[in-house]
Amino acid sequence: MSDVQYSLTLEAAPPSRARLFESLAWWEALGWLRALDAHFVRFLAEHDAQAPAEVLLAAALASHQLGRGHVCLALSRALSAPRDVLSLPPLEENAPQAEVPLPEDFLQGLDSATWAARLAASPLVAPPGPGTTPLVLAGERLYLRRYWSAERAVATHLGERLGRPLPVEASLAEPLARLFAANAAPDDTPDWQKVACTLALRNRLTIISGGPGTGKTTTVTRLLALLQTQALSSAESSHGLRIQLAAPTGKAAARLSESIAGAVQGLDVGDDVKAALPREALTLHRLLGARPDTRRFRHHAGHPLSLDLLVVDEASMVDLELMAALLEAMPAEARLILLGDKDQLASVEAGSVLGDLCANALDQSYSPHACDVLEQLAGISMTADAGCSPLADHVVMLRKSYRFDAHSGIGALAAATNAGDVTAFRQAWDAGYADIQWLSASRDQAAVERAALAGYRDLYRRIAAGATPTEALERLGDFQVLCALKRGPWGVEGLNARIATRLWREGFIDDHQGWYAGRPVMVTRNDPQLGLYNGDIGIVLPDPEAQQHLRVFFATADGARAVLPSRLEACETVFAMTVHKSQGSEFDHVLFVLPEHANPILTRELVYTGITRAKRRLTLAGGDARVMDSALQRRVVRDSGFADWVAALQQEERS
Ligand SMILES: Nc1ncnc2c1ncn2[C@@H]1O[C@H](COP(=O)(O)OP(=O)(O)OP(=O)(O)O)[C@@H](O)[C@H]1O
Repeated sequence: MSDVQYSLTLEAAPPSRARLFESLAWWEALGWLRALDAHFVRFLAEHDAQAPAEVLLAAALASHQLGRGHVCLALSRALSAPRDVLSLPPLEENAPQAEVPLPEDFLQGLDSATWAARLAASPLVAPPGPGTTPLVLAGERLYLRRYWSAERAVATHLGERLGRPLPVEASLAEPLARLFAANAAPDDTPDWQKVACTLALRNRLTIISGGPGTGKTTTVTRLLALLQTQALSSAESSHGLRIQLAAPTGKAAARLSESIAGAVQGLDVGDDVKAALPREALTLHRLLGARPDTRRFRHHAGHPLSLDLLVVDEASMVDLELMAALLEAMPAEARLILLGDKDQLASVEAGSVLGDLCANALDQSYSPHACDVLEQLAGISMTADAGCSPLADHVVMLRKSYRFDAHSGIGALAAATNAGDVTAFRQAWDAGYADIQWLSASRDQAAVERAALAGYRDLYRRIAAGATPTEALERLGDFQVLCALKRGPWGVEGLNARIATRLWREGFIDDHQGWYAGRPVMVTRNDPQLGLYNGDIGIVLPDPEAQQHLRVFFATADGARAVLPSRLEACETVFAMTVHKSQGSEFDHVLFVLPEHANPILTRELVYTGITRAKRRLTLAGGDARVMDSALQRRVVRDSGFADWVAALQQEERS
């Protein structure tokens, strides 16, 4: 296709549909646009033979933006910085040499008001409200109807959970004090864990955000103990609360189960209360009842979940549609507690609900009623803000990491990254922390491969020595290579191939292509029939119970589970994985590989997420300091109307 010559006449006349379709074909063939996006536009064009090119282009771009995490197409942003906002051609790639038309060629001379007016006049587009048009235009945001509906559902359901504080029994003051006694802070800073727990006692919706090891699980476990204590002593419900734990991926659910079980053991409460606390988390898909071949879940508004309280961990990974499905299936009176890290990358799919909800979490102030409860129940004095947002009392940010102390380089790098503080980031490298290492890999791919091999050697020695699938799965968390990019020599695709080849050459694996023993894989699409979900990680090994035939083993609560390789329809090798895919997982040692040159894909959120996947040791392999400087200064922006809804809530009380 590259030798096809393309010429465009950029005269003032409206761009023709024919030219647009030619361009869409180019973009699709070059992998810039998903086939899905191009199909969608063809479908619209069939339904409206008169649809002007700029309407069809807007539809293609709205669909394309969904694939990049945006809920809608923001017309003015797209017009002001098309390359950055649309990533078409992809930001990861250098600008193409060929004379390929770009979206901006079609947008020249168009302003957002004119574009919006042409969209509004199209029968394919309707204003917000019930309807059947495939597209919805809200102000200057163009949505696919499905996503506009999801966004609206999330705002409506969350809105219904704000305010209306629940009664809190004064008798909880004593167990609350006991559970948090060891927290007594040496300085004047509030005990944010206790604040979170106390506010959650009165809320139907609570959002607890915090970085790694800030005690989200610890806090929520204490909260569950208090609520269960209250329920068990109540005359009306002596059977206690029906509590459910969930997380977006299997890996995250397994981690939550493990840490909750540990936290329950350490609770200073009676055995009856401990016995009434859950230990096992489900994936959200399993909780909601995912069904093969349909996006609809078994639980929905007409058949709600049977529970009184739901805790969702890793909520930053929950995309807009899943959040809408979850909120619709929640009984109106049940409590919902979302745990997550607002500073992490948002979900792979469209939306950034947790991040938007926590936009003001760092300097949150609380209502007079919430401050009264904090004072009376927890003995915590805070200055009330009568004009605070209705959302304020529902959001708490935990700030002290119990994992990364003052001697932790990982903690120092994570804090500097979050603050976008380039100087502090550099100082962390000069401070001599033992847990971080900079591998200056500029132009030295072999050094990165050697570091990867050193990290994986122990696992493959154990496998060679006959480790069981369960043992191998446990060791998978010891080391992981993470990449910022997918493509190129410093991306996942290149590194995966090179690491596999090296392991093969050194005799650690018998093959490096197809299905071979030792191949680590990640599931990339939900398969409810198999009980496997996007993000689940397994390893290929000979199955002692199937004449040593190769199987893919996945960790479950009951040990390793074997799956026939041929049944895995969508999976990829993960000696190296992208930071996006690593969300919800943590590893003892992470080798984080950055590209050689600055790249707009690199953002503060991506670097923070990559760094904080490491629990004990981080090796950063990267070009030069400038790559990091530009990354720390770039923030992720996700277009949606939800952030505006949150902002409007902030204004609501003040006006
Ligand atoms: N107030 C506290 N005092 C002492 N140790 C604490 C406190 N809170 C949490 N910890 C400890 O810090 C560690 C991390 O806590 P926890 O697992 O609750 O954090 P988290 O925010 O859920 O972590 P993750 O990022 O892994 O999800 C645990 O070992 C826990 O026991």
